[in-house]
Amino acid sequence: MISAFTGQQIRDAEKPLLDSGEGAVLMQRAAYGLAQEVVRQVKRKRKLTGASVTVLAGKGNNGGDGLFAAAFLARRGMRTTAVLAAPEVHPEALAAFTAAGGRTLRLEPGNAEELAVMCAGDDAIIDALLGTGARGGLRGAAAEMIASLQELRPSLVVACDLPSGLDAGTGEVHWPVLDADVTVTFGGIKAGLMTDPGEGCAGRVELVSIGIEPGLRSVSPELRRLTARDLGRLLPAPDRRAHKYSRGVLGVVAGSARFAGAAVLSVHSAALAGAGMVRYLGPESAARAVLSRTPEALWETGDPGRVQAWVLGPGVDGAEQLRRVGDAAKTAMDTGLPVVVDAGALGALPDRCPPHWILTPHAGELATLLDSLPSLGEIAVTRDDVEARPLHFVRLAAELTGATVLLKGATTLVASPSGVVFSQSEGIAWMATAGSGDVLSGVLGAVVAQSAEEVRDDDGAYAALGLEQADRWAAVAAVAASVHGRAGAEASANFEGGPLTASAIMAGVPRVIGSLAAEYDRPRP
Ligand SMILES: NC(=O)C1=CN([C@@H]2O[C@H](COP(=O)(O)OP(=O)(O)OC[C@H]3O[C@@H](n4cnc5c(N)ncnc54)[C@H](OP(=O)(O)O)[C@@H]3O)[C@@H](O)[C@H]2O)[C@@H](O)CC1
Ligand SMILES: Nc1ncnc2c1ncn2[C@@H]1O[C@H](COP(=O)(O)OP(=O)(O)O)[C@@H](O)[C@H]1O
Ligand SMILES: [K+]
Repeated sequence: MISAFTGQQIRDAEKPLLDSGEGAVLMQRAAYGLAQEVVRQVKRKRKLTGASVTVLAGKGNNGGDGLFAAAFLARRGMRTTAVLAAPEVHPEALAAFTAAGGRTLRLEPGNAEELAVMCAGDDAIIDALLGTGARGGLRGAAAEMIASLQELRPSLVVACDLPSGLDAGTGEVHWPVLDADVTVTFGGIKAGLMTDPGEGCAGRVELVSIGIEPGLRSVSPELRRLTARDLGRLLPAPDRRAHKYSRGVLGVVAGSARFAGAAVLSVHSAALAGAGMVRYLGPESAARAVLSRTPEALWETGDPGRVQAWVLGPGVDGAEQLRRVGDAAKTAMDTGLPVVVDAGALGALPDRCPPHWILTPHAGELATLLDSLPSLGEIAVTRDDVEARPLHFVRLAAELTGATVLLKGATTLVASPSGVVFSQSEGIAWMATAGSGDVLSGVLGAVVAQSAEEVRDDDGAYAALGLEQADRWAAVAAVAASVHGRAGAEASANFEGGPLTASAIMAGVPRVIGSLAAEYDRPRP
């Protein structure tokens, strides 16, 4: 599992080392790691000697890291320029930079545009204006220069610790921000690099260890991300004694006369993701479409019989389907079964849900959901608000509803009601396509139906993540989001990176699950 921390958590972990006089050593390690990454990136394109790099240096330690890194690069034969954005910058770092032969220029109110044009053509730009000590965003000439540079699209931007203007803890962004190709971050990954909109500005994230890591081990991370290896451990797989009822039977209330396709995608995805059996509840026209794509499914017209989990809501429309949603929700609440609540069912929630109810809104649906909660009071929440502060709002929704909330997006966040949050980002932008969310609902339903026992087992794979029972459902949802994202990315790669349909994402699911199990050397069923 990858952990990410707030700026404050990182500063707290640094403190004992700073107090014992090791601050300069930490900075040297950070600067060396940053310089190494610039060397690697530049060498992919050209010879290092004579290549040009500009460091944009602010007044704090972030600027210090950047200037020390640039001093190192100057000694490696690069042509180095420092644009100093403050009257005073880190004095030792500036001295090292000048001694190494670097050239310094001062950013002033009148020359931002000119300096932007000057360095936009460089082989590399290091953004070392603001780090974890930032309050708010760039201002004045620094903001002007960054805005101009962003328009000029430089060929390689390496952010020092985090792109300047990002909030390290929340991922909220104070524009303008210069999009990085790579962010080299020190000591621990900043949470703002694993949630949007920050993650969208950070490019690839490289972690450089500087010696504060032991101090972070006992800290509860702000964000967690499951790796392929975690998925290999957590994904359900049947053993020899399995039969279809023991495997996880999923009930699905989805689709309608108008939106039959949502039911088709949700049911078929659940079957492909390994549900032992899928029971479908819906109108005859949708059921015909479902059965022609998934003859394995059962169309339930009366009492649906026993299930291990429910998916409620994809493509649900009209009174008849909403009644089925209501009936299934009541049964699930009475019997303690886990439920995935999507799309059309999000408006039909009880006042308070348990953590084994997993809501799967996109940003617009989350805004509507929050607006409908009496506990939020008079505050109106819009889709734009959610997109600007997804981590804040997904946590708020989980806290206020009591449910686990999965907020879909380029980075998908899953919050438990206690505030544990997972972040998965394996998907690609081609996945923003109609029906993609219906596929996720089916995959999630299947994973939930098969995982309920493992979640409750205090010696099981979910407990080994160090999570309380109530928080483990967020990990289950993160597993499904990751499988969905990987299936989309792999399917597109099979088309040379081309566009996707929801059906193509769905078709990739079994292979992703198989290869992830292999990653952990788990015996195949
Ligand atoms: N601690 C360590 O030993 C290590 C730290 N490391 C590195 O240090 C970074 C953190 O350093 P930091 O604390 O100096 O913060 P940083 O973001 O560089 O500068 C903040 C300064 O800028 C100012 N300022 C604030 N907001 C502003 C704004 N909007 N616009 C303009 N100015 C603004 C503010 O000054 P003030 O306004 O208060 O006078 C403040 O003094 C961290 O990200 C990592 O890169 C690594 O080397 C490892 C070892
Ligand atoms: N830019 C993006 N990059 C990666 N994945 C995305 C992006 N936009 C959306 N997705 C994913 O695609 C799915 C879209 O779901 P949703 O909005 O419910 O679509 P629909 O209702 O059409 O099925 C979600 O899983 C989401 O995480
Ligand atoms: K920075």
